[in-house]
Amino acid sequence: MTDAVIHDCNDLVRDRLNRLCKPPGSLGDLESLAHRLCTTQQTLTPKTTPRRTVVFAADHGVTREGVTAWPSEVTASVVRLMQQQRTASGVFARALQCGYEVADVGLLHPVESVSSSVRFFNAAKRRGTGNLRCEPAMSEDEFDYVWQVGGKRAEAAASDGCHLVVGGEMGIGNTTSASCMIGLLADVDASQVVGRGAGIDDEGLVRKRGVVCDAIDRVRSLGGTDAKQVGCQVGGLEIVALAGFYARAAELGLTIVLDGFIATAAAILAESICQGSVQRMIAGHCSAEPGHRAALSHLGLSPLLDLNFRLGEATGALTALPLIDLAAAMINDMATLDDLEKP
Ligand SMILES: Cc1cc2ncn([C@H]3O[C@H](COP(=O)(O)O)[C@@H](O)[C@H]3O)c2cc1C
Ligand SMILES: O=C(O)c1cccnc1
Repeated sequence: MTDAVIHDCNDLVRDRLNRLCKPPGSLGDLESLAHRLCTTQQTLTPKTTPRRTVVFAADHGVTREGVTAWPSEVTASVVRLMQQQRTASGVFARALQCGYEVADVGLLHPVESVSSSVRFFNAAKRRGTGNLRCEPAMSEDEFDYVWQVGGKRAEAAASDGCHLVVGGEMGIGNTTSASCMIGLLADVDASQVVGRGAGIDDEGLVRKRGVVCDAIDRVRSLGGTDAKQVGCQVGGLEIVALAGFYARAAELGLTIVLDGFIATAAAILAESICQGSVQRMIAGHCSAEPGHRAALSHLGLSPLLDLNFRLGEATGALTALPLIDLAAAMINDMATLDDLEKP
């Protein structure tokens, strides 16, 4: 059975887990995780290495509405540190032997490629989105372009031999965009979905809710909530790129570990456009953003961890990787009950 690709592997996985040298079910949720991991790769011998994190970065026109505690300039500043692998996700990725690359898909302030171990892609066609409160965030052509940029990063990961990928994002203002996308595509009420993002104060939170409600009303009044239209109207360039990354990674049979609230907005977009993508996904964690759990439920996913993270960048997904490694080690390497010495 080694390396066999199995098409309907549910019974085989269950049988294998029950034959491992332990009372059936005694490794609890780690067994469910191993089961899920096998299903995502359609195999009894799942692999979690080589693996890669790709972070997509872009800016948001809606920041001019006062929906975030930080100026847009911070996006490019953080991306410069990402190039040196000195932000949280870069440090986590290095500690976990996970490849790390960053793609600019729409920074307002372009950053130079610096020579470092982090691969950096200048892939911006448009610099920043329109203000989603009152205008489309991007055109259909721009949507198609960034979707494909994401898809190409998934193809590169697959052709470099990765079995597992993590997507991350950086973009000041992107919790507002993600809230609108989740509100429209998962039909979650704006009052439940909007949170403090990167730390907006009480007054800002009220303003942010108003902006998300206005944007949702505007898009609904255009008639229909076709997923691509939702992406064009309220998407972030990095969120659409991440969705294209997930959709292509799923087609290529890679395991996808989802990060937080923003990543889940991208996952919902991917699943709405390429049905079945969710079959390759594992939810790494539940973010402190209030709408995240409802967004994950919309996809039928439950998170592995709940550690009050509210950062994004891929940090929650990366934090779940050691558990996923243990699940793989368990099903690949443990002896079975048949190996016990006979009395
Ligand atoms: C220094 C810094 C590093 C970050 N890394 C991720 N985010 C996170 O915060 C932003 C979303 O929050 P909001 O919608 O409230 O602006 C995104 O860039 C997200 O990736 C960061 C935010 C900051 C300030
Ligand atoms: O969960 C997330 O993705 C998140 C939450 C707050 C700020 N940035 C990202």
